[in-house]
Amino acid sequence: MSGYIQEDIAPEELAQRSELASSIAGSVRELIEATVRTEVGASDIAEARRLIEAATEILRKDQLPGAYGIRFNSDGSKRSWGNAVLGRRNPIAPPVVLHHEPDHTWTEVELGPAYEGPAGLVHGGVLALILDQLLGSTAEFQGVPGMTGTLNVRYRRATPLGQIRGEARVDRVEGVKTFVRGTITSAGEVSAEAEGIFILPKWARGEVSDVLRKSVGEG
Ligand SMILES: CCCCCCCCCC(=O)SCCNC(=O)CCNC(=O)[C@H](O)C(C)(C)COP(=O)(O)OP(=O)(O)OC[C@H]1O[C@@H](n2cnc3c(N)ncnc32)[C@H](O)[C@@H]1OP(=O)(O)O
Repeated sequence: MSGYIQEDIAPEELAQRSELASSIAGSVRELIEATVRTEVGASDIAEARRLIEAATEILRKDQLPGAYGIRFNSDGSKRSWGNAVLGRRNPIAPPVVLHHEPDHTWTEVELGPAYEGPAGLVHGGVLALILDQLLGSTAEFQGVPGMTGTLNVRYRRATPLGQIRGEARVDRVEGVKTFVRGTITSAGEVSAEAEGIFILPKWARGEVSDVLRKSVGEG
C-alpha cells in the first residue's frame, strides 16, 4: 500500500536523523508562535519574510516526492514523523509524546497560543485531534489497532491554553471494533471526554503481515 515504506536505517544514523527532524520542527514551531504573537511593524515583517523564504528555499533543495508516510525498519519499529499529532518532523504537531502503561496510555502536552479557539482557550478541534490520536494509539498499543470509524467528544468545560493531560484505555473489543475511552484534564479537572470506535479495515484483516497490521492507523 502506498505510503507504507520499508526503509532500514542503522540505529546511529536514525538517532541523528531523529535529532535533526526534532530540532528543525522545534524551530518552526517557535516561529509559528512568534508569528501569532508578534507586534512588529511592516519593515520587520518584510525582513522576517525574506529570511523565512530563504530558509524555505534551502529546505526545498532536497524534498520527498510527497508526504512522509509511515516507514519501517526490518525490526518492525516504525516512524510516522509527518503525523499531524505526533510527527517529530511536523511543526504543526503540538507535539504529543505518548506514554504507554500496561493498561492505559497518557500524555502531557503544552498547548500555547497557536492552538487557540475561544479567547484564551484551546480550540475544540485541536482537543479532538489529540483525542483521536491518543485513543487510536492506545488501541494499537494494546494489539487491537484500527482506523477511526467514530469519535464522540463531549466538551464538559472550557480548556485554558497551557498544559493538558490526556489519558485513554481500551473499554472493550467486539470483533474488528475496538472501543476506547479517554479524557482531557486541565488544572486537575476533566474538560473533555471521548469514546472512539477503531475498526480494523477489510484490507488489513486475514492474511496480512504483522507489520502491516500494526500500521493500520498511525502510531
Ligand atoms: C495502528 C492504529 C493506530 C491508530 C492511531 C489512530 C490515530 C489516527 C486515526 C485516524 O486519523 S484514522 C483516519 C480517519 N478515519 C478514516 O479515514 C476511516 C475511513 N473509513 C474507513 O476506512 C472504513 O469506513 C472503516 C475502516 C472505518 C470501516 O470500513 P470496513 O469496510 O472495514 O468496515 P465493515 O463494513 O467491514 O464493518 C465492520 C464493523 O464496523 C462497523 N462500522 C463500520 N463503519 C463504522 C463507523 N464509521 N463507525 C462505527 N462502526 C462502524 C460495521 O457496522 C461493522 O460492525 P459489525 O462487525 O458489528 O457488523
